[in-house]
Amino acid sequence: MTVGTSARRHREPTVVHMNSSVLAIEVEQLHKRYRSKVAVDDVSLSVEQGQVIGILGANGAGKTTTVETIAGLRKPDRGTVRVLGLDPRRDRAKLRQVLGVQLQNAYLHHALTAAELVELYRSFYPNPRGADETLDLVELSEHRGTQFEKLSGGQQQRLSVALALIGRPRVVILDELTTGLDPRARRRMWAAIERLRDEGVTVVLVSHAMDEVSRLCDTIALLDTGRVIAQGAPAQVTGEAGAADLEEAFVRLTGHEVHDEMEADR
Ligand SMILES: Nc1ncnc2c1ncn2[C@@H]1O[C@H](COP(=O)(O)OP(=O)(O)OP(=O)(O)O)[C@@H](O)[C@H]1O
Repeated sequence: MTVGTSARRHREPTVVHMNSSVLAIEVEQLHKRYRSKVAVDDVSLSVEQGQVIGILGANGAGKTTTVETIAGLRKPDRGTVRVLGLDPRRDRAKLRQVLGVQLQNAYLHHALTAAELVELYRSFYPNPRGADETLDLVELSEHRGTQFEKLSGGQQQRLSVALALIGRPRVVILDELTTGLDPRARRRMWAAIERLRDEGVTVVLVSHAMDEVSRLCDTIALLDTGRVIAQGAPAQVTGEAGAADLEEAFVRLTGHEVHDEMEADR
């Protein structure tokens, strides 16, 4: 995503203009309502290949709706989405080969073991990561024989991230990457994201954790009631909000406390 756009709080649709860089994700004027509730209101954003973008906002701001629409899992009422040039709904089969998705509350077969789930997901891709490598990535090797339903919440979370990465995707969407993880597991997950970025993978991170976002994200889009109210590099958004850090910028721009949002997630 281009830096150079301002952090701002306004009600106009926001478009980030790119130069010559190759775009991994382009979203234009995305609009989605559920009955009378407008969840996403003319969101436009673009992400360059190899960037990590953080999607931030209070509970109900429209983050999950936005990323699930990017993943082709929800149908927009208006607007266009392209992921590596593909239309997520029309080009579903092709998209599945290049996109990895870890969603909030993803359903996985509870009776299968970690190793069985890894094998199942490996079978979906032509050139998947090795099973051992995948389990090791999220430090679950010793739990390979444990059924999903018997893993702890944090272990389930780590496994769902690993499954999103198994097909060596070019674009990854991670919704609440580290919510519920202990500090060591969080750091391990952050290192995995940094490795992905080094490999040129584009990462979309939905997060309420400002330390995580500040550390990992090249750019952020801050949503409020379905609209982008600020975007740019974390330091830029922070500076333009006149804040000392990203957490303070979040509070100033949205009027919500970050910690309330995290509590509500748990
Ligand atoms: N399937 C649905 N049916 C009806 N309303 C929905 C549905 N999904 C989301 N909404 C509503 O749309 C709005 C945006 O929801 P969304 O889940 O996209 O927000 P979010 O920013 O991801 O929130 P959170 O941080 O709580 O996960 C909310 O008001 C939510 O209640």
